[in-house]
Formats: sequence, structure tokens, C-alpha cells
Amino acid sequence: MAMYDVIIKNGTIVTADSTLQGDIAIQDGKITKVVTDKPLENDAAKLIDAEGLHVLPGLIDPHVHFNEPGRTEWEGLETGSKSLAAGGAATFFDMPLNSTPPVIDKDNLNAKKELAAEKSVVNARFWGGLVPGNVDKLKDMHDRGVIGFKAFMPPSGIEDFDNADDETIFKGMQEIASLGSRLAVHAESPVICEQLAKEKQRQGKTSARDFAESRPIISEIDAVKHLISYAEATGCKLHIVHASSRKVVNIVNDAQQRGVDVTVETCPHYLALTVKDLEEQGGIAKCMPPLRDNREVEDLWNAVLRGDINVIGSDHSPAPADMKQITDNYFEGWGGISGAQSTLNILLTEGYFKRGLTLQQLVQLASENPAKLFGLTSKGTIAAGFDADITLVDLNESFELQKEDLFYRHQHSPYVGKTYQGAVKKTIVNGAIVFDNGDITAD
Ligand SMILES: NC(=O)NC(NC(N)=O)C(=O)[O-]
Ligand SMILES: [Zn+2]
Ligand SMILES: [Zn+2]
Repeated sequence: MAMYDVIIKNGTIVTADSTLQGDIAIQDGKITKVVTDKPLENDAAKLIDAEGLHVLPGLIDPHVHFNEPGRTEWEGLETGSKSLAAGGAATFFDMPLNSTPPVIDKDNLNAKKELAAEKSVVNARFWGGLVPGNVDKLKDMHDRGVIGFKAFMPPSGIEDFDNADDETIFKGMQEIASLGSRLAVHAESPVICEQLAKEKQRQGKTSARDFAESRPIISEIDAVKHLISYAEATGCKLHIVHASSRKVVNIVNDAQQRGVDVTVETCPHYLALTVKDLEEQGGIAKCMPPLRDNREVEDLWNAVLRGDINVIGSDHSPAPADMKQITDNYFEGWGGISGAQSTLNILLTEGYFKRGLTLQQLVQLASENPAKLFGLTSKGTIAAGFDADITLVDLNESFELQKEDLFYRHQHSPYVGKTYQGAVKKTIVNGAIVFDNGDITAD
């Protein structure tokens, strides 16, 4: 009998605190040893030669919509989780909406948990939904392990997940504060967005730019300020998802300075795409909040580089191709980008290679921070005692993303055709190799 299940030999091991050459031993799904001063004896059932590769903690994607049960023709836990594995992620937090029924009570949560246990090739955790009328259901979901709660200020686009009015958000925050949990919010002002959208459409202005202008940055700022006031009044921990602009991040950072427990996420698409991509690629690049201009992209990168952003979520919100087709009216067509497989590629190519993001910063943002923020005490780094969630990357390999490379149910993404530097070679989840050189190898 070999001493270990797996040994990863001689890779460059990156954590938020260090970058060291060494060996990793894995037993029963856990990292049992990390040795950087001498080689480990080759006493394992499986030896992985990581010479020339970088070894990162598996990414944690805090924001995906996998749509199962009820809308698996849009994605599904199997295809969604395979795409994450192919992109180097070992864990996801699934949003409560776009699955039907949505996760707004314990029974729906249990149903989704069971499906994920059966179908996901990576670790799954869940957000619970806060919608009008379900404040008294939050505790049950909290007791069953949701990562936090999620509400929408503007309409969500899904008829069984209503947006939360102020009273729901306030009462919800009081309850969530008493549970010690966190409320994540899609923060765009429903008033500003609705009025501007009406005006645009009345004038027959429905281009990509018109759509983007109908959901301006100020609408995010207004919503975030409002939510921060509620967080201060109730003591509820707050999380702003998919901030599209540095200006939004600044509002969060100011509140953090005052001691408010508010955190902020941005997404790869706000760091890699602009409204020009929406004009050129059409519906495939439509999302809410919309893509901004180039200056916003650079400003947002500066926030990332300074450590002013807490986490990166893909906000993978897929839909079938026909729902993403827009001919001339950008107010129609599904809002949501397919991107879960590309997060690490974008952070490496746009961040590490182009803008000086260090690998340690990358690991902190994409792994350690989400683990710490959401209480995953055995994840987020590579150290003895932690779960063996590990991603092997070859920084010397570049590739052009092809449709056929995508594991999504619908093989489309605004990143297809783009060239990335740095390729995921293996993804290990709880000690098992689930992605290996282009193939899913999970049972
Ligand atoms: N119903 C959705 O999945 N919406 C999502 N859509 C986006 N971001 O365009 C989101 O997270 O708001
Ligand atoms: Zn959202
Ligand atoms: Zn989302």
C-alpha cells in the first residue's frame, strides 16, 4: 500500500502568501503535506509531475446560475460544473434564481442540494433567495448551510423570483443580521433603469449603446448607497455583486473605511470587455449591469491591483443561443454572459501578463478571499489539513478559445476566438482529478 493517494511533484506552488517550488501529498481528499525543502519520497498511488507548471488552490466561483432544476435546457449542474473544472475552479456558489423552483425555502434548497450531489463534478454551495414574502423562510435555509442570501433590486427577468422592495430588503437584513449571515444584492436602481429604458424605447432608441446608457453607473451607485444605509441601520453584512465600475467600488471602499461590513465582487467581463464588444458581438455580450467603456475597464483593473475588490465571480448566466440573438432591439434578449470556464484565463491574460497582477494576488482574489469571506475554513489555500482542491496551470501555453472547447450546455461565449496565455492542465477536487488535459475525468 502506498503511503499517499497522490503526490504532485516539483510544481511552483502559489498561495496568497508565498510562491515556492515543492511537492504536495494528498490522502483521503486532503492535503497532508506540503514540502518545499526536499523532495517527497515517491510513495503514492498516483504521481503527478508538475515540473514547469504552477500549482494553485482551486478557484472558488462565488456567482453562477446553473439553472437546475427546472431550466436545465439552459445549462445544468453537470455541464456547468464541468465547465468550471475545465477552467480550474473547484467550488461554486449557485445563485437561487433561474432554477425553477428558485431556492427561496428549505425544500427547494434540499432539492437542489440532492441534484448537485448527484451531478456536480466540483464542490457546490448555495445562495438562498430573499424575495417579497419569504423573510420567515430564511432561517431554515441558513440552518441548512446556505452561503448567504441574494436579492434583486431591479426585476430579475425571471417570473418566479420577484425583485425585493425596500421593506423586504430592510426586514430581510434585520433577519439576516440576526442569523449572522450576509446579503448579496444585485444593485441597480429600479427607478433609474425603468425610467431611462422607457424613455429610450419611446424614442425608438434600442441600440447596444442605448441599452447600456439606460443602465448607467449612477444607477449602481444610487442602489449601493441605499443598501449601505440599510446595512448600517440593521447591522447586516452586505455584499455587492457584479460591480461594473471603479466608481461603485469606491462607494463600497468608503463604507468599509467607516467600519461597515460590506464587500464587493466584480466579474471577468467588466475587466475584459467593453460596450464595443456588445455592439460587435450582439446579445452574447449582453449583461446587467451592462459592459462599460475602456476607461472604466482600466479603472476597475486599478481597483483589482490595489486590492480594493474582494472577490471575482463569473456571473455565469447562460441561455440558449436563440435567446441571445438580438437583431436591433437590445432591450430584448437574455441578459447574462456565459463565462464560467474562462475566469482564470482572463485573470492570467489580462491581469498577470498585461497589467502586473501577481499570481499571489490572483490566488487571493479567486480562492482565498471567497473561502474566508463565506466561511469555507478548509478551502482557499494549499497547506496541510486543507481540502485537496488544486489547479495545475501551464503559463507557457497559449491557445485560442474555440466553441468546441466549451463544456457549457450551449457552446457560445463572448470569449470565443480570443487568445489566452496560460492553460489549465489539471483540476483536482477533493483529491480526485476531474479535468485532465482537455478532458473531464470525473466519474
Ligand atoms: N437572472 C439572472 O441570471 N440575471 C443575471 N444576469 C446578468 N447579470 O446579466 C444577474 O446576475 O443579474
Ligand atoms: Zn445580478
Ligand atoms: Zn448573477
